Amino acid sequence: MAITQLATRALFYEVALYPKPGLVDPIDNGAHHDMDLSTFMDSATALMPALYEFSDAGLTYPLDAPLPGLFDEVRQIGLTAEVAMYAATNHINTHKGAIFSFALLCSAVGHVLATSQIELADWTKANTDAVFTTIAQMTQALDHDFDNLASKDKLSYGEKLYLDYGIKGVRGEAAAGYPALRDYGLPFLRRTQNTPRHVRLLDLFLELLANTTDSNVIHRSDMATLRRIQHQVQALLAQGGIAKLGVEPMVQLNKEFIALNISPGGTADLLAASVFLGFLEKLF
Ligand SMILES: CC(C)(COP(=O)(O)OP(=O)(O)OC[C@H]1O[C@@H](n2cnc3c(N)ncnc32)[C@H](O[C@H]2O[C@H](COP(=O)(O)OP(=O)(O)OP(=O)(O)O)[C@@H](O)[C@H]2O)[C@@H]1O)[C@@H](O)C(=O)NCCC(=O)NCCS
Ligand SMILES: Nc1ncnc2[nH]cnc12
Repeated sequence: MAITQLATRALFYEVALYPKPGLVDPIDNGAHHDMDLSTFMDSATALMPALYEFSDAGLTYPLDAPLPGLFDEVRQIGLTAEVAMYAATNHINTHKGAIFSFALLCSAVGHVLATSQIELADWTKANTDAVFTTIAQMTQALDHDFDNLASKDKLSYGEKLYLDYGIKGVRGEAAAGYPALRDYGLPFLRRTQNTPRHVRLLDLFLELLANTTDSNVIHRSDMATLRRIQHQVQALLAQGGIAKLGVEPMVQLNKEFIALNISPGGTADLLAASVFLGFLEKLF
């Protein structure tokens, strides 16, 4: 149950953070017209049973069995979770990517707890690193999702981006063991423990946006727009980020993203995932 609570809390931290460029938060709905804060609260709450099942699958998976089998198990749970999400949101996609990432994270956390025989209270960075390795092993065969796409009738945004640009989106992140979290999100949280929480979360958001190929930004605009935004965000970080500049650059980015109709939903999920792992490592 503890894993479920931390994952749910992380999803709430994400949507409660203001101002997030182009995204839903308590003050505005960013570039969205069909959802608001309550849609996300309804969705996150509806996902709790699945979050529990993901972690339970990891805790109880046979220790010597091949890890792709655990991925097959949680993907099935993920499909049921998507149905629960759409039922709770009146058919709006709030957390489809988050379901995928939290399926991997919660089950990998469960599996690492089982294999290392520790309690959640004793979680360390080494355990977080083991989660990333576990996920990479679980998703070894994920590239097969991209087989035979040319003959498929209906393609998801991620599948279209793969055909058009060779971009692997969230599947590529997972198969590489979440480098956005491993190399940026968690190191950022580890080195900013004395920064006030709100500012820290805003700079964490910028750090992730600058270093992730967010497929949501590309599908509503193009690759050149994503790269331009990332340069802009790198420049803010190089000047000391929100901790130094104050919140105004983030308010401006929000206006700009709304005008361009872009919404970095992948970055929002990675923020929630960083916070979740940060809770485990007691970085908050
Ligand atoms: C693998 C699936 C997630 C399939 O999804 P898809 O083929 O579309 O793959 P991607 O485009 O690669 O990504 C899907 C979602 O993942 C999030 N995301 C994007 N980039 C990254 C990244 N670099 N790292 C991590 N995560 C990333 C993102 O999800 C969030 O945004 C969504 C909301 O966006 P929004 O713009 O509001 O709404 P849309 O409907 O997308 O667009 P509009 O029409 O409004 O313009 C929300 O989902 C957030 O969570 C990407 O969207 C997975 O679903 C899958 O495996 N599918 C097969 C069936 C299955 O097995 N399901 C069970 C899975 S456990
Ligand atoms: N806060 C948010 N707003 C819009 N899309 C999202 N996807 C994940 N979190 C989101």
